[in-house]
Amino acid sequence: MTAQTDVAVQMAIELRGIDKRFGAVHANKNIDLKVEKGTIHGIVGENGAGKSTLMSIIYGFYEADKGEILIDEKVTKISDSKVAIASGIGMVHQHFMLIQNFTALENVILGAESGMMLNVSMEKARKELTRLASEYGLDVPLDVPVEQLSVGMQQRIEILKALYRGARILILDEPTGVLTPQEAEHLFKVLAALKEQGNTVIIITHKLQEIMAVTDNVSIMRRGEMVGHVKTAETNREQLAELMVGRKVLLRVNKTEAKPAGTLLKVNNLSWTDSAGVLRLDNVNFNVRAGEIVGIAGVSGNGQSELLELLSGIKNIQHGSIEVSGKTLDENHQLTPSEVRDIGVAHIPEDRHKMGLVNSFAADEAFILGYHRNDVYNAKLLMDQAAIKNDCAEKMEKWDVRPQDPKLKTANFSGGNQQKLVIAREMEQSPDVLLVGQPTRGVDIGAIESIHNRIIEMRDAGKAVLLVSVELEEIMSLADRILVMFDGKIVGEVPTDVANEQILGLMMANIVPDEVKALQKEAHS
Ligand SMILES: Nc1ncnc2c1ncn2[C@@H]1O[C@H](COP(=O)(O)OP(=O)(O)OP(=O)(O)O)[C@@H](O)[C@H]1O
Repeated sequence: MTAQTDVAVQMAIELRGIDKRFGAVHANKNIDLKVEKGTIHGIVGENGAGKSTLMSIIYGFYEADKGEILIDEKVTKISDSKVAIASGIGMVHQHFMLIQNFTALENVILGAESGMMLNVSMEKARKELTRLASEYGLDVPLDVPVEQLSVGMQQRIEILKALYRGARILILDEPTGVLTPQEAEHLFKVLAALKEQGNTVIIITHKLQEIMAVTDNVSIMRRGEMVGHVKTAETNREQLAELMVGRKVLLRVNKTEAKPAGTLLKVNNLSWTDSAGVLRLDNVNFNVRAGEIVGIAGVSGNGQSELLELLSGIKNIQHGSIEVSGKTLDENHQLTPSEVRDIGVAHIPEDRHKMGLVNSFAADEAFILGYHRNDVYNAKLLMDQAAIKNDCAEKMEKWDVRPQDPKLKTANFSGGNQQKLVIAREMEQSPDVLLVGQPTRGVDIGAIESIHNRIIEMRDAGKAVLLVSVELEEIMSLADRILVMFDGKIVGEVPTDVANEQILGLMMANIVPDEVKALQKEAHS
């Protein structure tokens, strides 16, 4: 590891002794950091290490208890985000801050201009945005409500918004968590163009291959401390993982051959049309046997979410049927989500904020969501608060949720720890069928290792696991069989020994390669 260089390079940002506590949580401990101008600087660290807090301090969202911030080598007191923006800092959060029914243009101009000048400003903004878009590869339709745009497009609008406000230092918190591989690839080109023009980028990500591919320097945080700074060219994924977690991390999944038994979940001719009349699922058929993990690969938005929601009882069945735990569910025989849980199906939803958690609940309350009727949580007429808290504390320790405080509000856990809460809750029910959507989104490398091991343990205990993930590496390393979805259809099954990123990538775009066609023919003959 090299110390950060002190030769006369210009620093875009320097932090000296930044310290921040939230009650008992010491989120940032005496942090020093230097970010060179015109570079892409990665920040890595386990969930809850303090990365987002540190970036929020730079962006004026939180004020540090102690320490100094230097922007362009001048001490700057960043009392709020307005000061940060005026100092040339822009931030793209994990969860976008756009107003969904406003257009890109309206979102960009919002807060920047008002009143009589609005029309003039609109036209000025349009011109400027068109210029920025072509300079950095950030093309977006400016006049369409953002809710109609893909996540990747919405992210581009966030970047444009920051640049429009004069950002020269751009902070991106987990920018690829919700992007498809193609969108991520495009984002990296945008970042390279920004750097080329002398801008500075700070990127927080758990994906070490991204750090290796796009950054110049990396800083590593662990439990609130800055534990190292390295030049990307002088490190590798294994070293970064070890620095982050404080122990060696296996970057591959270790699993034995599956020994599947009887079918536990069967989907027959399932079709589903949304309220706008769009066919989201088109005659889907597959089964999942006890003791196997079936992976569904696909670019998000191709029916995977609807499939999980139908299987978990959130959406009503319209056509076709689902056979699970000895029951056949169809148009006339529907179950509510809680009845689906009662027959042994657990669901880890794709979006923990919309479906997995209630942000204002304490962790122990979040931990019994959907399972609050279980005997262990109830004492006569009232809920047994002590039992609920103790049970949560026990599971938090087992799943290494940090901080281990059952009374902390769900919103105040870091993203990855919120995910661990949901996963622990669902897996601890020991269901027969486990529906898993994007289990490791925003989760650090040590936790990914443990979540993957738990999924394999469930499989080996004879459970049926249906895994939906946009991470091809995750699908390829966990699944025993891989199905690919495109436009609401299963376009094919790829045996795991044949699957690679190229084949799956093609099928995700509805191009079935010859080798897979041959296998499909063989299977049908
Ligand atoms: N507003 C808050 N109130 C109380 N605790 C908080 C608050 N914000 C963050 N924390 C705590 O501070 C610690 C650092 O959280 P932070 O979000 O900075 O971590 P992170 O490294 O960004 O994690 P992740 O990778 O999971 O997003 C965590 O223990 C978190 O629970």
